[in-house]
Amino acid sequence: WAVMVSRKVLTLVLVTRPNQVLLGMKKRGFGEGWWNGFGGKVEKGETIIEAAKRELQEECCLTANTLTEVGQLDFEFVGDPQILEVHLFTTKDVSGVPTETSEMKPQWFDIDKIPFHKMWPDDKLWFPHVLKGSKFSAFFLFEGHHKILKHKIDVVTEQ
Ligand SMILES: Cc1cc(-c2ccco2)c2oc(N)nc2c1
Repeated sequence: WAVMVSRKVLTLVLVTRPNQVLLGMKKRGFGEGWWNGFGGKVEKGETIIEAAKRELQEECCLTANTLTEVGQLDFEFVGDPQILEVHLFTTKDVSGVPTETSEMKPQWFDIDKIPFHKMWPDDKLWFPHVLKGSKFSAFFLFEGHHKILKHKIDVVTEQ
């Protein structure tokens, strides 16, 4: 690359049960004050799936018995050469009880009451595809953390 572009791989897990999704209120750091799925960085020496399971455990004390990869979200920020490559998973099969940690305060939300006004602005654009069981890849160009200048969502499998 004439201009160096780097990618940082992250994970994001949505736990679902009939008519509901589990979200966590981020208590500090990136995305603080917003509801989100559970996830974070992929460390050296671990696979993306292992990282997703570890973050779910660390952030709300749940063990994912299975994970289904449903999408990849690429995020670029104006003026920042680092692209965030977020691998999105869902699971209906967890063990444990959602528990508040220093990172996240978990809460179940009815599907028709997802608090999009207190979530990353991209969520309202791709959540419907997850809820329909579609697989997709998406790109978002952000200016700061609140404004989406451009986005593209390619649905791979309509379900
Ligand atoms: C830029 C951005 C990052 C993340 C993220 C960080 C860690 C895992 O995902 C998001 O998550 C959501 N829902 N929108 C997001 C936007």
